[in-house]
Amino acid sequence: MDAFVTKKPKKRKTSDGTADEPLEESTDVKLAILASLHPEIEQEMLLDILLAHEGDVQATSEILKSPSAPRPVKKTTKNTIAGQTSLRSFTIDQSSGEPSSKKPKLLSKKGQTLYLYDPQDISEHTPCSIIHNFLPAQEANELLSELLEESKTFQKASFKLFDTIVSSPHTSGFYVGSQKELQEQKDDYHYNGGRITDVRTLTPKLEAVRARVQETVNSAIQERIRTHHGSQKPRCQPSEPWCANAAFVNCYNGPQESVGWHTDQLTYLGPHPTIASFSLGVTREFRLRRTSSFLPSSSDDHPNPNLTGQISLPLPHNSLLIMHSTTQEEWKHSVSPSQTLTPHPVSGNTRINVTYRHYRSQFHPKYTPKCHCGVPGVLRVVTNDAKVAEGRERKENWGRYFYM
Ligand SMILES: O=C(O)CCC(=O)C(=O)O
Ligand SMILES: [Fe+2]
Repeated sequence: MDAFVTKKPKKRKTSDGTADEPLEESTDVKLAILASLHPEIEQEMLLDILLAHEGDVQATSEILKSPSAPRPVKKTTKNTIAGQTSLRSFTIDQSSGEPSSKKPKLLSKKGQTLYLYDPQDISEHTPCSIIHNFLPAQEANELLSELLEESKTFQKASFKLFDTIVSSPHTSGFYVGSQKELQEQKDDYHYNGGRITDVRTLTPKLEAVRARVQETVNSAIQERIRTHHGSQKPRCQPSEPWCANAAFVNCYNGPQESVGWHTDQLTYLGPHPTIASFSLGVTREFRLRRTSSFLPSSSDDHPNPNLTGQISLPLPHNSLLIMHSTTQEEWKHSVSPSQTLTPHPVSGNTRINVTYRHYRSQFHPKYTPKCHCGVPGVLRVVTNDAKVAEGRERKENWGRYFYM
């Protein structure tokens, strides 16, 4: 763990034992660092340049900063966030000529972005569901105003990697339900090898919304089991009710603030978590990219994630996005920088996002295995398709969880 956080990544043998290769996680982590240092550059471009520099983050970053270097193409973001009514209106039933009620094939191709807005489309084509206008309008505006005030004291999350301090390209605050939980967070919980020192208790408004979110999410989980799993709860999904006992509040102050491609840490949530993400203020694009298709939960609609593009969900003020089980295992998500936004009447160009999470008692830090250096491990899952395609990861390891 120590080595992972502070030094160059260790090497390991390939499956045929002939050559050493960096650990698989390092490329994702390196990309996350580069994305945070150069948020204006497309991920694929970053990867190309990183590969051209044999995985050297520092050299890649230097090249990107250098004025004499060939300038990579800037992200081509649209002036306004695209919207559309429903995919179903684009699929015609051949026999009747009427819009088809059948589930259309996923239209997203590698290199392209599919914009989804309609809740039914989102539920069919992504691991998420969405509820627009979740709170009464006045309550949503009051929560937004309260959190804009709170966000004045938020910090950029920062962590140390390969002797470089990396900070996230937005600010955030962390909230729990009680003083006891707050103290536990300070004493026992680790994040990327460090601790969150600024832990707060939920404000009265966050607390009130938490109760409604919790009720809605538990119904949505049951609904998804009915619609997507033939009324049988998948074994991997937690069986206890979902409890929103922690909340990260993110603040994106202006169009360039963002969060790069990532999955949320499973260490304290456990496998197949549900995360509820409530958006307030200016609309931003939440992007999803499928990274795995080998897990049993994957459907035939997504035969090869490398051949599908990203899906963008514009998240408007007062919308509740529920990231269901498999979102963290089989997909990555991001909030991309954007060139122009349509200002929100209360917050202007600022977006507030609250992710309510269930820190499960079975995954309390007292159960987290520690590295020999004393630092608690991080719960990860094996789901990288590229590795299996290249023969660097065995297919039977698919879906296995391990502490790193
Ligand atoms: O702002 C968002 O919509 C996403 C935030 C997120 O991914 C996170 O907090 O992990
Ligand atoms: Fe996230």
